[in-house]
Amino acid sequence: MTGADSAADTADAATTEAAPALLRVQGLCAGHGASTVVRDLDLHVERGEVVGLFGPNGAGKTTTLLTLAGCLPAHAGQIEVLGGPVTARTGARVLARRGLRLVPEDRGLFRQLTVRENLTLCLEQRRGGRALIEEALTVLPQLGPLQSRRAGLLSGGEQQQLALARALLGRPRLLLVDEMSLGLAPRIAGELLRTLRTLAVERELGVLLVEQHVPAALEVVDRVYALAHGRLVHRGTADELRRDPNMLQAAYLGAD
Ligand SMILES: Nc1ncnc2c1ncn2[C@@H]1O[C@H](COP(=O)(O)OP(=O)(O)OP(=O)(O)O)[C@@H](O)[C@H]1O
Repeated sequence: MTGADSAADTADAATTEAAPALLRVQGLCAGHGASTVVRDLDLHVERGEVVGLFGPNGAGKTTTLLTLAGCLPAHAGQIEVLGGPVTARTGARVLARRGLRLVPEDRGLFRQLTVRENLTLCLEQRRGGRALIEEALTVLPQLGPLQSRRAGLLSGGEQQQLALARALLGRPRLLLVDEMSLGLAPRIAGELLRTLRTLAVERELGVLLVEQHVPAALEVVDRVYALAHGRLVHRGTADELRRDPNMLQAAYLGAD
């Protein structure tokens, strides 16, 4: 593995003694059916942190997020989410109740329904639903005037905002975000990434962010893990990555 392991190890030691991590993963192997694509992955996310999960196409980033969100069973290893273990029987619903939300790569919207209906559907008749929607619209104010528009007619950036607004309705404590900037203009992508940063700081959310636009993501992440061919090839702080072009290349390309 490349990268600043010593700094990352120090961070690991420090966090062991502090409050429990929002997410702690040890020796994770994950994949699809019998095919294992992620091997021996260790990572953690603390309160108030935005952590990048980088790597080239096919490295296993989405597979990792789906496994952490309870959508795929782990093949091996330990996952602890928000104080509890994740086993083969822990479904996505249980993890959602603990406070985990996944913002999937395909955005997971009901394209024929309006913005408001997409938000209301998420609430499952939860009490105080209207207030939760208003709260989410405060974070993403550009959605306010678009509430009666069908989700399928929104721009890419607006759709991504709606996907994030839906995730925020449950007042999550841990967000897993897959390729938020996919297909978006750099300015729009940058705004969304900064919104994640603000949420992490102001609400002490933990965010694990899969992102291909590494320079944009480096503006908002605290630490980084990079995968290649399903294995961890780099971990370190965002500062270290910005200073070292070789490390940056490892994060981009998964070069060992
Ligand atoms: N449903 C599936 N069934 C079988 N194999 C899959 C499935 N989904 C993904 N894979 C394979 O798992 C490997 C990792 O894919 P994954 O989508 O996790 O990578 P990624 O790093 O997120 O890539 P990208 O940046 O292109 O989205 C790839 O070889 C892919 O073909």
